[in-house]
Amino acid sequence: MNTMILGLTGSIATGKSTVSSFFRKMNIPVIDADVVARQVTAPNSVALLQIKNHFGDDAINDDGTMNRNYIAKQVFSDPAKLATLNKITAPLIRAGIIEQLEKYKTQSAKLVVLDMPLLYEQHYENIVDQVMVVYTTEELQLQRLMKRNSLTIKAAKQRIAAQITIDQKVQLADVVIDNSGYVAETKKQVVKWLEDQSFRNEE
Ligand SMILES: CC(C)(COP(=O)(O)OP(=O)(O)OC[C@H]1O[C@@H](n2cnc3c(N)ncnc32)[C@H](O)[C@@H]1O)[C@@H](O)C(=O)NCCC(=O)NCCS
Ligand SMILES: Nc1ncnc2c1ncn2[C@@H]1O[C@H](COP(=O)(O)OP(=O)(O)OP(=O)(O)O)[C@@H](O)[C@H]1O
Repeated sequence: MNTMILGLTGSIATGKSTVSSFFRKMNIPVIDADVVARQVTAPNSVALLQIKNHFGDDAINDDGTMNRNYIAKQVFSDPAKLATLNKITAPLIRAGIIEQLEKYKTQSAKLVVLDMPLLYEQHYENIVDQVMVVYTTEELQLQRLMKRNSLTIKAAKQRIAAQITIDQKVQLADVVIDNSGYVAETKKQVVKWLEDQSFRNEE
C-alpha cells in the first residue's frame, strides 16, 4: 500500500506542534523538522562548524552546543544572515527528512505526518501528498509567540516576518485547520479530516 505523506505547516506559533501531538496520540508517525534541524546542528557536526566559521565563536556555547539565542538574534534581524544559515542547514535537513520518509515507506505506513514550518519556503510541496495549514489570526499568533518564547513585540514580529504570512499559506493549503479557538475545537477538525480520509482514530 502507498504511504500517504501529510505536510503539516503554518507560520511560527500558529499551532503545528499542538496539531502534531494529536497525530502522535493516535499512533500516527510524525517527522518533526525542528528536531531534524537540531540533529543536523548537534555538537561537533559539520553544519555547526560551518555556522561557527560564518557567525564567529559566539555561535557555540562552552559545552559545544549551538548558542541558539545568539544565532536567533543574528538571523531574525538580518535576512542576509538568515539566508547564510539556511544555505548551511536546509540541504542537510532535507536529506534527514527524506531518509526518515523512505523508512516509513519501506514499512508501508498508511500515513506519515511531516511537521515542517518552512514547507512552502523550502518547497516541499512535491514531497508531500497533501498540505494541512494550521491557522490562527495574526494577532493571536503574535500573542502566543511572545508568551511562549518570552520575546519582545519587536523580536516576535521579526521572527514572523522571516516566513511567508499565514494568510498566504492558507491560500496555498489543501486543508486548513483553524486553531484560533479552544484546543478541543482544533482537535475536532483534525479528527474530521482523518475520518474523511478513512483513517481510523486509534486513541
Ligand atoms: C535560528 C535557530 C537557532 C533558533 O533556535 P530557537 O531554539 O530559538 O528556535 P527553534 O529552533 O525552536 O525554532 C522555532 C521556530 O522558529 C522558526 N524558524 C526556525 N528556523 C527558521 C528559519 N531558518 N527561517 C524561518 N523561520 C525559522 C520555525 O517556525 C520554528 O518552528 C534555529 O531555529 C535554527 O537553527 N534554525 C535553522 C534550521 C531551520 O531551518 N529550522 C526550521 C525547521 S526546518
Ligand atoms: N488553541 C490554542 N489556544 C491557546 N493556546 C494555544 C492554542 N494552540 C496553541 N497554543 C499555544 O500557542 C503556542 C504556539 O503553539 P505551537 O507550539 O503548537 O505552535 P507551532 O506552530 O508548533 O510553533 P513553531 O512554529 O515555533 O514550531 C504554544 O505555547 C501553545 O501552547
